[in-house]
Amino acid sequence: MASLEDRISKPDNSQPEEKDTESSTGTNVNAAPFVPSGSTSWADETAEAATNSEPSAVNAKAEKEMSEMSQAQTDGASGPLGGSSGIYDPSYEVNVQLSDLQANPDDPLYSIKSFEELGLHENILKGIYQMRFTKPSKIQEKALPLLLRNPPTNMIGQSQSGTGKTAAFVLNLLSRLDYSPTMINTPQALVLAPSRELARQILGVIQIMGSFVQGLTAGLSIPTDVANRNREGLRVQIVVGTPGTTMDMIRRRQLVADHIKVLVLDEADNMLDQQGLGDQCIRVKLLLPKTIQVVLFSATFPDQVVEYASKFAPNANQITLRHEELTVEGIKQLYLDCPNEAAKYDALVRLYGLMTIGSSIIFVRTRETALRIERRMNEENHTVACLTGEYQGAQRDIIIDSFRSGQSKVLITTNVLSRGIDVQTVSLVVNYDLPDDGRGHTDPQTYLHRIGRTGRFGRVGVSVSLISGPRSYKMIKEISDYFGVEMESLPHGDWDQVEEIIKRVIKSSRAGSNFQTTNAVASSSANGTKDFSM
Ligand SMILES: Nc1ncnc2c1ncn2[C@@H]1O[C@H](COP(=O)(O)OP(=O)(O)OP(=O)(O)O)[C@@H](O)[C@H]1O
Repeated sequence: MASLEDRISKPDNSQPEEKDTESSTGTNVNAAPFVPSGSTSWADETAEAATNSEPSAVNAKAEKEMSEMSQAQTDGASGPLGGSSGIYDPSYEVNVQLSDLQANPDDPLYSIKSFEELGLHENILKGIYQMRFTKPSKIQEKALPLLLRNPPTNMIGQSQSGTGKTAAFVLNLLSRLDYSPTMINTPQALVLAPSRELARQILGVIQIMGSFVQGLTAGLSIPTDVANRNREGLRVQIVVGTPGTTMDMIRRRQLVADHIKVLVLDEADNMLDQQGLGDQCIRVKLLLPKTIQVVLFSATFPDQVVEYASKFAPNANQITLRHEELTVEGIKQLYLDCPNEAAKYDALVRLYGLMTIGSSIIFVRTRETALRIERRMNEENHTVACLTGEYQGAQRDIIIDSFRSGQSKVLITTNVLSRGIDVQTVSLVVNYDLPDDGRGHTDPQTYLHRIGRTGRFGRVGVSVSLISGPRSYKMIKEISDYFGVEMESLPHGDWDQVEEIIKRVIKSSRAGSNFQTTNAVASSSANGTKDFSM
């Protein structure tokens, strides 16, 4: 067995899911499920919407509660997880910017249609209003008609980070379930995600979007404590889980998969590419009925995964992007050339004041580095939290929920949180170490997902990559080349200027390649490196 030391010094990028060999059941999000609205599936019921759409007494109460909640929560910080808005609410800026962006045909948030035109049930539309979404993003507008079409067709969908892929697949799920009383406890849809945090977040979105859907039940299949285990199994319509635990539960018949009709892999390239998860996802799929609709979503589909994804989701409708289209305009990408490794820590401490303007995530390569930096910063009175794969379920939930709610504002983590996590207040992402693929090669996809934790749905954000020495310089150059993106060098040593540059972006309503931070940004860094201008 690996010693603790071995375990914490391991890069976290290859094992987002906790290794919990025993299966565990999830939570039913609707402890008191809503009364089912009819005996047929909603997909067939649209014409009857007018008669079935009146909220029940239960729903009226839920509507009121959800309405209050929606004032503060439109991101992944859904009901039970605690909201993140309200601590730092950039809604004015975002509204102004959103209407501009959604009117710009070149922007990923652009769309010509309204949600009302997408053929969704009235009660699902109410969930969308609850989320305070006014118009669909490009991926939602393009994907939804294809996803909803009958007979169901597989889909491989790609769009930039933070552009609303979750809602696209959740709306499809909600539209496809059979809500008849006999099916209320029958698993009909399965969503797999690479981490427990992402699975919980997706469940939160289902819960809010589906809050007016009568009869909806959903739950989690993620590793959890023995005390929480429910021997009866997971008897809900939508199951969201991590692949290992889900596979275990299906095998033990704690999750009866006979009636599953939709399988979604979120962060699909990661789920199919990784040795462990890829294998588990294939096994899960083999345990499901042959006729399922397979939906794969991610911001990245590297070439080596595309072919394989097409086999996993045969004859899929595909919405894909080129590398050069992947970066989000709202994220200003900066790098700071540090004279040596020790100077990286000093830079982090210098940046701390900026990190707490909104919320920030610091990505490191190994658990050991995460713990070391956490300890040192806390000792020096810079309050930071840390979440890595080393922590167990309940502990991880407390840490991420505290970050979502704004109680903790700076989170040090590994690649375990590089994908999917949606906390709108994150305005700064620091790459303390640049991501590699574990075999010594630069990993541009993980870089993109990491920086995508900021700049969510039209918001602005900053990423700062700390580099030191020729290897990390080469890595940042490769990333810059891969995405065809301009990165600016921060002047090392002139902290006032660094602060001004970053503050200016965070506090602006625009960032990205068209946004000039300042003319004073050094065109060459301390080590004589040049800005990357592609
Ligand atoms: N049509 C919309 N209008 C306004 N906000 C939206 C809309 N669709 C999604 N959002 C919000 O945008 C944010 C990002 O959405 P989501 O997490 O689904 O992005 P994503 O594309 O899955 O990103 P990633 O690739 O990082 O996983 C969320 O806070 C979500 O509530």
